[in-house]
Amino acid sequence: MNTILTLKNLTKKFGVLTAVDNLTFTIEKGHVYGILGPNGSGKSTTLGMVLNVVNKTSGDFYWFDGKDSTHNALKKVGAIIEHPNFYPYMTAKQNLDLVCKIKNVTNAKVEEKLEIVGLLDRKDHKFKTFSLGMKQRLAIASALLNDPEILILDEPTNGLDPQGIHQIREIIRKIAATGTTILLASHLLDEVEKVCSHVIIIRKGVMLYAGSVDDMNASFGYVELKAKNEEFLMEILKNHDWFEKIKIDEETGLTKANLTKPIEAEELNKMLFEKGIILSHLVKRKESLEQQFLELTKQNA
Ligand SMILES: Nc1ncnc2c1ncn2[C@@H]1O[C@H](COP(=O)(O)OP(=O)(O)OP(=O)(O)O)[C@@H](O)[C@H]1O
Repeated sequence: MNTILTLKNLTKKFGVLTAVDNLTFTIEKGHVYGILGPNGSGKSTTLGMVLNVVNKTSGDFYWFDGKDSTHNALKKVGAIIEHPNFYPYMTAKQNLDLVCKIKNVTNAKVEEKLEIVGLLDRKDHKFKTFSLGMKQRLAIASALLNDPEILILDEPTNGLDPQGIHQIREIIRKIAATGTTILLASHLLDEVEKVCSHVIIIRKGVMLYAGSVDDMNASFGYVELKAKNEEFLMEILKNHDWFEKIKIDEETGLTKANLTKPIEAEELNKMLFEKGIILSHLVKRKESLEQQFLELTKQNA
């Protein structure tokens, strides 16, 4: 069984607002997924629905093979979707022992999980003395106590300083390396790029892209061209399968075309020359992932 979570046309409306609009995707075992989207795009609402804390309006979702009830399936899920909250006057270890009692799991793994999040040497320190980053790490240890199949984190690095952010990302990588599937929501492209293998991009509740981070990165780039006979150049580009999304950039006046294949500038120049086009400008560029993300979310605004 390799599918952990399946969403089919999952939708949530708050009155007239559609916060999550027909989301369909699957989470497969062993990968790190990022739900990426600007603030208010519906990430938390999506996580809330699959964790049974927000009622769906329509569509469906099921955990694993769908045979178990959501209530039972969620016993194999570790999730942190709110601010970590523990008893301030109890130590890290005492807090986790208590979580074990509540979850009805053995406390044999408390120290192992504290070690994973780098808090073993602070196990006897009171929660109230912890920094925000340490509190977040303790919450991760807590979510791992029952060795979940999947760990779900909503904006895990929000509010942390650069060192805290780095520590959390390292821990996520470490947990993923043990084979635990991870699903995290983030508005930071950089975060998703650094820790996730797969990404689901949403904006205003609508999915814009789902696939591997590498595939998203693997665009072949675009070219900027200028020739005297602009219309003729346009016609050739439109009728050639090397190019797509051909347009004239309003700011620069240059003709822009995305490449559909890895074409060298010399090869492209030669092809156009043979068709009678003499270029006065030819630059090949590649958009950063950030530009692609902004472009994608802008287009669908
Ligand atoms: N309980 C609620 N009642 C009404 N509207 C809500 C409720 N919860 C969320 N929304 C709205 O649904 C939309 C999606 O919110 P959501 O919190 O899921 O987005 P998000 O991507 O997680 O954003 P953020 O990163 O800012 O938390 C927003 O427009 C939000 O205002």
